[in-house]
Amino acid sequence: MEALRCDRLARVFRTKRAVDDVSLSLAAGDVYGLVGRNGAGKSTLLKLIAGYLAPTAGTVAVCGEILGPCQTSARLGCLIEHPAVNPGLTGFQNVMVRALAQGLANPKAEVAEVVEAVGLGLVADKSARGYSLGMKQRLGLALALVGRPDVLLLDEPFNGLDPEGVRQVRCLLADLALQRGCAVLISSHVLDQLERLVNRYGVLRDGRLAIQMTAEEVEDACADYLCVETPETPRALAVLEGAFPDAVFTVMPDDAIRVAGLDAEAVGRVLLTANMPVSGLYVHARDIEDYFVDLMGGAEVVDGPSRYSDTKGGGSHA
Ligand SMILES: Nc1ncnc2c1ncn2[C@@H]1O[C@H](COP(=O)(O)OP(=O)(O)OP(=O)(O)O)[C@@H](O)[C@H]1O
Repeated sequence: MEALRCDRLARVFRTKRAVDDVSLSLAAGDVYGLVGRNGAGKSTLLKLIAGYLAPTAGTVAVCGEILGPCQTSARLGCLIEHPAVNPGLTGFQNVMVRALAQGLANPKAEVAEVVEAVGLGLVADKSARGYSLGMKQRLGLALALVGRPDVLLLDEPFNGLDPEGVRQVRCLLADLALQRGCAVLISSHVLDQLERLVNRYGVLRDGRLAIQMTAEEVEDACADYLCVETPETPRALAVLEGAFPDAVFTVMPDDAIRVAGLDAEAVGRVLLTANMPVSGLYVHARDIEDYFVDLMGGAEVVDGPSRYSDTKGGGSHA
């Protein structure tokens, strides 16, 4: 059964389609990274799923149960924008209030566990009024985690955390997904953290889920490759395939030849020996940030991972 499913979810603010026909699903244990420029619709999508906002169209189902507009589910834990923290209570008490509202059987033990897990142990008995931004963020995460939700919705969970906090939260989330099968939908601009955590990505662009990809597809798309440019592509390809029978060469739409795992010098030597005119020979490597910046903003969807689909299997377009 899917842990989370959104079908054709949309939200219009006056004339602005903040979320436009978004369908996605998460299985238990999935960690799904939602990326997009400022204003792409990430927070609005999370709020629709959490039941904080009513959708203009579409449905949300959590663990198979379709939720009504603005209906929340006890199986959902959310950290979206500023957590609702009572400054007059300690961190522990704040989480305890949530645990009691959920009717947990053993609230004290569970609250102690989540407070410890998010790294608030040392300040749990201090008033939340004096909490730093990072401590508030940890408290928000504890509030989301109490009750052992099956699905976690996290909007920028690394905000305000120091490097140790970022690592702690990342490890905690990975553990929840792996050990407990929690499905995590996480929106973040911190791509290098997402990269270490998620197994799937969705790119939101102007409210639409433009591209969905697995982490492997992103990794492949960002991998180093060698690019050969020549005015005689078919002949060069035949020469290269003869010289490197185990390599997989791909001819791109602009007639450039791409190959991964070969040494540029060796390729250059083979082409030279065959008297092949070469106008370009270079190693191309992309970092994930460059890659997503392109996907988030730039060209049309077809310019995304489908460019790589002949070699890598590409991404699926929602
Ligand atoms: N309550 C609202 N009323 C009107 N417009 C809204 C409202 N909430 C969001 N929007 C608009 O919807 C669009 C999507 O906003 P949203 O906050 O979901 O984007 P985001 O991807 O989370 O951005 P960021 O990365 O900056 O947090 C924006 O154009 C925003 O101005």
